[in-house]
Amino acid sequence: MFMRKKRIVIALGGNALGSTLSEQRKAAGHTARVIVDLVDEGCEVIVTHGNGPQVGMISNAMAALSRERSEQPNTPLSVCVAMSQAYIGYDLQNALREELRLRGYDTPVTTMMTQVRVNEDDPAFLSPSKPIGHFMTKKQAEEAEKQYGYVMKEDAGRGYRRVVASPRPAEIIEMDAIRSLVDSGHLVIACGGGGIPVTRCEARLSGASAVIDKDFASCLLAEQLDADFLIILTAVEKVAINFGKQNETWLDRMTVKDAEHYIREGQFAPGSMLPKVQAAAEFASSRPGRNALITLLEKARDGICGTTGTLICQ
Ligand SMILES: Nc1ncnc2c1ncn2[C@@H]1O[C@H](COP(=O)(O)OP(=O)(O)O)[C@@H](O)[C@H]1O
Ligand SMILES: NC(=O)OP(=O)(O)O
Repeated sequence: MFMRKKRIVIALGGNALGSTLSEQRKAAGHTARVIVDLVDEGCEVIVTHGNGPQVGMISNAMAALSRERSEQPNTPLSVCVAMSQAYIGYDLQNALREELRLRGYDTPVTTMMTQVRVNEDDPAFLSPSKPIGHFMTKKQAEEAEKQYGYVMKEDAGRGYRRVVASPRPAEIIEMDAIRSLVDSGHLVIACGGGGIPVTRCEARLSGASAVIDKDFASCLLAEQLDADFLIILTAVEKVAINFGKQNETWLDRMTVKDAEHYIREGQFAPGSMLPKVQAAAEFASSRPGRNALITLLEKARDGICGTTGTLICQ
């Protein structure tokens, strides 16, 4: 009998990819080893990634260029997201290709420039919530607010960051192309940085000023590819309740109902752990047998074997 391989969508956190080119190269190599371990386990893997630090860096660099050359208009955030997909996809694609070849696979690796449609009237456009760029002190954040008009917020106890609108993904424009590539055996990197945000008016797609959360875009991609597992890799091994407090408790398992309860209690920081738990719960509730896992990159293999991470299931 034909047994389909376990199909896994792996979402890599933007913060884990480092903030310089050399850090990113190193992280991509390390990430590739972890992903090819899962291929060795017989899994079919689709990769998505965040871009928070990187898209902030690109946006700052482009803004500095337009200040320096007054004829250069400011670069829209949608274009900065597109640049971040290429910047990160290039390193991941090559690192994966190399690791696969070293282990005797000739699997083609393809990065798909992915546009994701958002709704123009999404209320998220009115209240920026997605942290991007580097972490700042309170004083630096106040300076950035004054000098550049950025909206700044404290990010999960780690310092201040610029925040931008983060509407929910409604449709993956290149979905048919991604599905064809996956079905024909490519290891696909898609929905980078949550996808290039676009709105649609008849045949025309226009870039939107936003950064989509890659956890929500990954959930949509995993549902549409009929994946069995959504793995969200980040900087913590497990999800905690009472995070950072004396009674902090790390969770091995959360049902969708538990997740909803903890979300209502405000246990997860918006812009960091909250979207991960929301996306994981949404995926786990979309069809019986679908599970999601949140863990550290290094623990991905142990996680799918059930020995660590926080499993989110029905
Ligand atoms: N309840 C929680 N449990 C675990 N981590 C949490 C919690 N709330 C906030 N965090 C923080 O969220 C971080 C993960 O979010 P973030 O770094 O924004 O994600 P990404 O990996 O997608 O870049 C963790 O490293 C941790 O500092
Ligand atoms: N776009 C996005 O979700 O990026 P991070 O994973 O860096 O937050």
